[in-house]
Amino acid sequence: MTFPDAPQSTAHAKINLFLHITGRREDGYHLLDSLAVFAGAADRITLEGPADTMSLTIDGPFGQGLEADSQNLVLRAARALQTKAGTTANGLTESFRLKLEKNLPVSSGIGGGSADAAATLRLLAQEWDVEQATLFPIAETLGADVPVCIAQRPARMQGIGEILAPAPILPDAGLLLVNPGVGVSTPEVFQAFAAGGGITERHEALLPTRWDSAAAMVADLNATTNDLQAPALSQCPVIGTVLASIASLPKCLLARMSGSGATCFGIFPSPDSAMNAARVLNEQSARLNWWTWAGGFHHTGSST
Ligand SMILES: C[C@](O)(CO)[C@H](O)COP(=O)(O)OP(=O)(O)OC[C@H]1O[C@@H](n2ccc(N)nc2=O)[C@H](O)[C@@H]1O
Ligand SMILES: Nc1ncnc2c1ncn2[C@@H]1O[C@H](COP(=O)(O)OP(=O)(O)OP(=O)(O)O)[C@@H](O)[C@H]1O
Repeated sequence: MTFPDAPQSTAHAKINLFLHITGRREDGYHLLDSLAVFAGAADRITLEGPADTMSLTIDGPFGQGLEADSQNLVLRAARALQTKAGTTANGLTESFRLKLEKNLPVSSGIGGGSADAAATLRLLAQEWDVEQATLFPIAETLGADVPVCIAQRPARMQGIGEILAPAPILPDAGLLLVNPGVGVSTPEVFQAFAAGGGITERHEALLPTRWDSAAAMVADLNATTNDLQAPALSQCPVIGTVLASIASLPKCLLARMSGSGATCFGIFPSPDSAMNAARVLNEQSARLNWWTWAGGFHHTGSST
C-alpha cells in the first residue's frame, strides 16, 4: 500500500555563520560557540507506505555513494524513535517504507545527514503522535548537529551543539553555497584543529537581537571566524580556491567555510544578488563540476 498523499518533511542545509571552539570535554568532543542558520537547499524524506520493518530507498543527485543500510541516519533516527515511542501509552509504532531524496552533498559541512535524521524524527513523531520535546534527547544521541536541525531555525549553538539559544533575527540576505565535490571527514578536521595548537582565547561574540541588512550582519560576522577553516584547508586545499572564487563574485559581502567543510558560503545583499553570483560562478567554473546553490535563508527567526 502507498499513502495517497505521502507525508513528507524537508531537511534543510545547516550553515555555521561562525564557529568558535571554546574548549574540550573529557571524552574528546569540542565545546563550540556557533551561529547556525538554515538555507533553502534541502533533502526530502517521504513516508511512502506501511511496511513490516523500517526500510529505506535513496534517490536524488547525491543518492549514489550513500548506503541505505542500518547505519544511515534516517534509519538510525527511525529506529531510535520507534524504540522510545513503543514504550509510550499509545504504542503506535508501525514501520514504514521511507524514501530519502538526497539533494545535499554528503560529508560536506552542511549537516545533511543530521538534517535527514531530524526530519525523520519530525515525520514519525507526527505519525505516532509523539511530543516534540521527546525528540531532543534522541537527537543528541544521533549527532552533535541533530538537535539544532529539529526546529531548523536560526540558533546559537553551545556545548557540543545541544545547548540552543535564540539567534538574531536574520535579514533577507542572499546565500550562495559552493561545494567542490570532495568529502571532508568531521573527526579528521577536529583532530587537525587539536594538532594545530587548539583553542584561541577570545571574548564571547556579542550579537544583537536582529540584523536589518546583510551588511549589518556581515559587519558583526567579520569579528568572528570559523576555527575549523584552517585545519580543513590543510586537509583539503581546494577549499582555498572555492573561498577565493566566492569572494571575487559581484556584490559578495563575506566568503567563509561552513562546519567542518568543504562547503563554503557567500553572503550577498539579497537572494537575487546571490542567484546572479551563482550564474557568474557556474559560467566561470563549469568544467570543475562544483555543486552550487543560491537563494535565501529557510527561516529568518528563532523558534523561541
Ligand atoms: C562541525 C559541526 O558541524 C558544527 O555544527 C558539528 O560540530 C559536527 O556535528 P556532527 O557532524 O553531527 O558530529 P558528530 O557526528 O556528533 O561527531 C563526529 C565527530 O566529530 C568530532 N566532534 C564533533 C562535534 C563536536 N562538538 N566536537 C567534536 O570533536 C568527534 O570526533 C566526533 O566523533
Ligand atoms: N542520510 C545521510 N546523509 C548523509 N550522510 C549520512 C547519512 N546517513 C549517514 N551518513 C554518514 O554521515 C557522515 C556525515 O555526513 P553529513 O553529510 O551529515 O556530513 P556533514 O555535512 O559534514 O555534517 P556536519 O556538518 O554535521 O559535520 C558521512 O560519513 C555519511 O556517510
